[in-house]
Amino acid sequence: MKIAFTKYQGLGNDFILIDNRHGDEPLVTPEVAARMCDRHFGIGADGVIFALPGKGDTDYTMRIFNSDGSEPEMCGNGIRCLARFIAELEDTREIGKTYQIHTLAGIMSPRLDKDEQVTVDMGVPRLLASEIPTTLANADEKAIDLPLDVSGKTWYSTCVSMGNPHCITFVEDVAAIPLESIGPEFENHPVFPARTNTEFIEVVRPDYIKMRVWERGAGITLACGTGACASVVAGVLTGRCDRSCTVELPGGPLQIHWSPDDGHVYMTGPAKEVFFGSYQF
Ligand SMILES: N[C@@H](CCC[C@H](N)C(=O)O)C(=O)O
Repeated sequence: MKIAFTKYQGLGNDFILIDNRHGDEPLVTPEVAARMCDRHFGIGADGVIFALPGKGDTDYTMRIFNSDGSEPEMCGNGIRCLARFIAELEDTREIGKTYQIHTLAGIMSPRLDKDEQVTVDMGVPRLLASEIPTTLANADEKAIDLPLDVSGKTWYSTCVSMGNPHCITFVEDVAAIPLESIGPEFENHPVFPARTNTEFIEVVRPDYIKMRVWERGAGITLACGTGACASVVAGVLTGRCDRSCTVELPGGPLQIHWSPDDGHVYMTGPAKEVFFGSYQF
């Protein structure tokens, strides 16, 4: 069988986009998606994203499989890519065009900006331990700057859900973090029953932070949109960051704003088409 795809990237976080507008289930299985993501034997990507028909009042539904085949609730860089992909499918170049997208984390709203930028209303962060989910704090409490033992060291970590789970640790020097070895230990730590994405943050200024990420189901990536949002929320909660903050990632910068008015987090960054083709499976 052959399937048509378009490859997109948002700050080097790369995705295979599939036009799935004529069916309510993803056109490929998680196993096939993982093979498509393989950088040697497949197309190569951090995940596969499906543009499905909307549910309720929404325009479209986004489903995504990580490169290991697991299904996350949300993807920040991915939804910017999805918005550009949909605009191509609809053949619209309308700056300011906004979509309502159904995701497993609720309804998200991306807006097409100029210069290939997309701003997404990422909704309200969830902070209770039961919502992350984590057992680092009691179910009805927040997990803010709490000690977590990983790899023989105590890390003071804050947990935030942007629909998907994030564990954020502020460090002096983000470049010195041995991400490859400790990332999997955070991801699979018993206090995270649904595993977790893990961000290490160096605060350069309250309005400018550097971030490196180990993603659940994908490992080290060049950027993570939900992770950048969660990190600014964690920075505000711990008195380290302003509500408007630039997050410098290995793949480039994201602008994050946690609105004091509606409590929503807004993310602005690029999304670009790279190439298209067909995959045989
Ligand atoms: N790269 C994404 C997050 C993708 C999902 C994540 N790996 C998870 O399992 O939660 C982003 O830009 O947010």
